[in-house]
Amino acid sequence: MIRITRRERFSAAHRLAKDEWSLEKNYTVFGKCANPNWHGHNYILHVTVEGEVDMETGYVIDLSELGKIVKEKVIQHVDHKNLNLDVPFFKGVMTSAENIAIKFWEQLEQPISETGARLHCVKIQETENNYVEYFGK
Ligand SMILES: Nc1nc2c(c(=O)[nH]1)N=C([C@H](O)[C@H](O)COP(=O)(O)OP(=O)(O)OP(=O)(O)O)CN2
Ligand SMILES: [Zn+2]
Repeated sequence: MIRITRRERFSAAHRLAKDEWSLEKNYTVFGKCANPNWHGHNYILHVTVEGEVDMETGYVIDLSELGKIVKEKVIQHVDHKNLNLDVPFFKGVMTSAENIAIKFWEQLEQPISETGARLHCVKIQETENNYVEYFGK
């Protein structure tokens, strides 16, 4: 068994806030990320898959194929978008890095399994200081 990772990047706007809370409470809980005028990040996504190395190809998965899956299922939906407003799979979801990783996992698990590999980890780097890793349920 071996693990390999594909990196993709995207830029997106978001805001951390609950509509039912006052602006003051949102700032208290979410700090500057509660700014009603939105803000953005240049996110880095790492998708790690695991599996057996195919004897003929030497591949666990063709990394070009993995890149196509990640672009089709995730990147094209979020790049240069507002995560809170534009992306159906974030409807009603707080766009924290944790939830971004979970929602991306849900988008990727099935299509990756159809290649014969298994999704191992979705890592989202939101700033140069902060990242989240999700390994499924
Ligand atoms: N558990 C979480 N905490 C925070 C999240 C998150 O998604 N999950 N997100 C944010 C902000 O959206 C954003 O990431 C800014 O974070 P912050 O650490 O303040 O930004 P920097 O890395 O630039 O750090 P500085 O201290 O401003 O240099 C906040 N928390
Ligand atoms: Zn943010």
